[in-house]
Amino acid sequence: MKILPGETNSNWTEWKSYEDILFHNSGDGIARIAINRPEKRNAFRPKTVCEMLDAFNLVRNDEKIGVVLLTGAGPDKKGVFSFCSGGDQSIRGQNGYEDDEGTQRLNVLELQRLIRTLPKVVIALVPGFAIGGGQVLQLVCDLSIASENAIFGQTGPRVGSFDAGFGSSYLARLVGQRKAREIWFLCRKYNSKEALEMGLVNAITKIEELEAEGVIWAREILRNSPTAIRILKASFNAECDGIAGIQELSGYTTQLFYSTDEAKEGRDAFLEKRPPDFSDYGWTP
Ligand SMILES: CC(C)(COP(=O)(O)OP(=O)(O)OC[C@H]1O[C@@H](n2cnc3c(N)ncnc32)[C@H](O)[C@@H]1OP(=O)(O)O)[C@@H](O)C(=O)NCCC(=O)NCCSC(=O)c1cc(O)c2ccccc2c1O
Repeated sequence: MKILPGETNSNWTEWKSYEDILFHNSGDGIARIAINRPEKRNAFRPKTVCEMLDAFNLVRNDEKIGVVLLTGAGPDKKGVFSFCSGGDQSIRGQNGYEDDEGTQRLNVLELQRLIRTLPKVVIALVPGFAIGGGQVLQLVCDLSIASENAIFGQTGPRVGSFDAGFGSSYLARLVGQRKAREIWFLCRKYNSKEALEMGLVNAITKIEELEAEGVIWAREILRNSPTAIRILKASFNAECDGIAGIQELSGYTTQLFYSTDEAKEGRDAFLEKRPPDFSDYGWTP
C-alpha cells in the first residue's frame, strides 16, 4: 500500500488495522508506521498515540524486524504533506488532551521513550510539516530523512504548551544550546536545508524518493549485526539518559551474560542446591 509518493521495491502488507495510523510490514525486516490524519497535518490525539504504542510494541516483539520507518501519510485534499503537527489542539480540554472517553492523557512521552529504547533502528521520514510534538517525534528517532519541502519548528510557547523533556534537552544536544533556545523561544519555522545544517536531519531527498531512500538506509542497516546495533543504540542513549540509559545498556549485557557457561553455572548451582564453581572462568584481562 502506498503512503508517500514515488516507488519503492517493497511489498508492504498490512500488519494490523487501526483508525489513526497505518501499519505495514515489508516482509524483509522493515516495519512502516504512518500517522494517517492528513487533514489535521497528522496531529496526534490520545487514540493516535495509543495505536502507535501498540504498533511499536508489536515491532519490538518481532525478531525479524530490525528497522522501523516512521512517517506521515499524505497528501491532504489540498496536496499538503505532513510528518506530524504535534498534539491535536482541538481536543485540548480544561486540563490537557482528552480522548473520546474524556481521559486527559496524551501518552506521547511514553511513545518517545519507547522509540528511544526500542532495540531496533527507527528512521523518521519527514515528507512535510514536523511541528510541535511532531518535531519532537522526529527528534527522538535514531535517524531522520526529510524531503526538500519539509518544515520544522516549535509552537509550544505560542499555543500554551511545551516539551521540557527530550523536546528541549535532547534538542540542545543535537543542535546546541543557542539554536535550541532560538527554536523554542522564537517559534520560527526552518526548512529542510536549515534542518540539515543544524543536525536535525541526516539527509534530504526529493519527496518522490523519500520512502525509497528510507528503504535503502534500512536495508543497509539490516546487513549489519543486530546485537552490535542494539547495544550501540543503548550506548548512544546512555550518554544522555542518566541511570535509565545505563539500565538499558546494562540490561543488554546481562542478556548476553546469560548465554555464557559462567552464568549458567550460577543458575545450575542454585537449582542443584550446591555452592557455585566458577573456577573454570578466568578474570579476563
Ligand atoms: C502545521 C502548520 C504549520 C501547518 O500550517 P498550514 O497553514 O499549512 O495548515 P493549517 O494551519 O491551515 O492546518 C490545516 C488544518 O489542520 C489543522 N491542524 C493543523 N495542526 C493541528 C494541530 N496540531 N491540532 C489540531 N488541528 C491541527 C488546522 O486546524 C486546519 O484545520 P481546518 O479544519 O481549519 O482546515 C499549522 O497547522 C500549525 O501550526 N499547527 C499547529 C501546530 C501546533 O501548535 N501543535 C501543537 C504543539 S503542542 C504539542 O505538540 C505537544 C507535544 C508534546 O510532545 C507534548 C508532551 C507533553 C505534553 C504536551 C505536549 C504537547 O502539547
